[in-house]
Amino acid sequence: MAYIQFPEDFKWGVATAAYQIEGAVRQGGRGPSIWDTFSHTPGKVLNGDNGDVACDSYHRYEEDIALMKELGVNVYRFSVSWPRIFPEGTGKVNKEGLAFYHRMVDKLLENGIEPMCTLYHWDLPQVLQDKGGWDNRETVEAFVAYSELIFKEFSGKIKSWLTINEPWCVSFLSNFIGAHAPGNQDLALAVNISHHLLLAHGKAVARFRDLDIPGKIGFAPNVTWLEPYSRDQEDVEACRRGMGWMVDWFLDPIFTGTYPAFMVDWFAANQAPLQIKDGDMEWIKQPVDFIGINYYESNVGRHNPQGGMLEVESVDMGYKKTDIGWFINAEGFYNVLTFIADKYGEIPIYITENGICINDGVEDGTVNDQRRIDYLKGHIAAVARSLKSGVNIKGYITWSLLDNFEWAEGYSKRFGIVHVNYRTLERTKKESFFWYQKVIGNSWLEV
Ligand SMILES: OC[C@@H]1[C@@H](O)[C@H](O)[C@@H](O)c2[nH]c(CCc3ccccc3)c[n+]21
Repeated sequence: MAYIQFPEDFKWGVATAAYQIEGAVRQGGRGPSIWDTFSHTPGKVLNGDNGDVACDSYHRYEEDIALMKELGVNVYRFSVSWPRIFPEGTGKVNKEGLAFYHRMVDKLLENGIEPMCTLYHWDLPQVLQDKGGWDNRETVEAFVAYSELIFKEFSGKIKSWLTINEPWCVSFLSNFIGAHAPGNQDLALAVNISHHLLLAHGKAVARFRDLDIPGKIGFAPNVTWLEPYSRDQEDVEACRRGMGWMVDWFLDPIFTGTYPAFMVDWFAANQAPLQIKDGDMEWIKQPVDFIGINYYESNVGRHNPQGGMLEVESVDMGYKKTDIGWFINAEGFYNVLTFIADKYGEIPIYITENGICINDGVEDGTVNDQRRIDYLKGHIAAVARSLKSGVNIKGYITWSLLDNFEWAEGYSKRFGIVHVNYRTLERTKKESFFWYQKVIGNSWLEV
């Protein structure tokens, strides 16, 4: 049996997000978010599920941290619920909300677990949405004010920061495809929102620097790999557009100060012109200390004039699929990580999300999720391959510690290494928990 040894200082972690695990949506002074509204709107979430209770981690965080301690993680990536801090989005601060995150962060530090804080993981205060949401530049300023408060409040306790989780999901999945809150279907709106999200990110990074907060800051784009079905120029260009939409559109502005011209033109040709104001790109291109990469699946793509806005379609090559229907292809993980390193250089990378939907239930007190172990093994091996190829990866954080509220799929889709019984809220460690515990303990992978 061969072993892949990870670097001495390589970090291992687990990730969650506030709306997906906390519950207690009307407790502790929290105000409503767009996901409260969306999940309570009939037809938006499978089975009419919502995050009202979720995993009840608002009350059970100590139990969750005990699981992390047993697992042996160095890092816990969580998100702060903006409407738990500013119930109206701006203005009056909810002290109970701050106190909750202080209790949680203090418990992590007591257990030798480093908190990695995502400031925005999709739960925009509804009051701000009522004023136009991310389409309104005032929301950019509100995000900076919210970020500043959290920076100051947790300075010295939290030293790893992510501004925005997956701006592609916040803009395009939520305002063009319409699958997520607030559920608009307007490409021009989504393009404008994507620009405002990058502006919010850049201004928050600038404020972080101005305040001289100790620690490092980045953001967490979701990425994919689209392998051309053939070397026909049409297929190659179609895949370039697919990657350009999800990867280059968000990384180019931060690392080069410009949007990829081929995508600007493509959006303009689809009646979605990019509107940039003087000075915007200067804000956006604030240097970051690291990138958080969220990767789940890759596809083989080919040109199809009827293939939606980008005229690209996914080709089923017979890869195994997850229980949410995504293709399993660890090679694509290696390909996109080396693509990012080749294009954007030595910037440190944390894998801030990688995991799989496997819906196995509890049998005789355990969950035999061997398919999740196989997926994690293949993808952590791809991380090792990327490291060997010179990609500057500093850590791997799996999604997720717990089964949780999987957005429009509700509770039907399980990504956790710990099973949650949503009736009793009982946590059950899956086989993948014990497998990952061993990987972390040795910081090596048997291959
Ligand atoms: O879908 C699993 C996880 C979510 O639970 C996380 O909150 C979110 O950060 C996240 N992003 C992705 C990849 C992008 C995506 C998200 C949701 C639906 C389709 C694609 C997968 N996931």
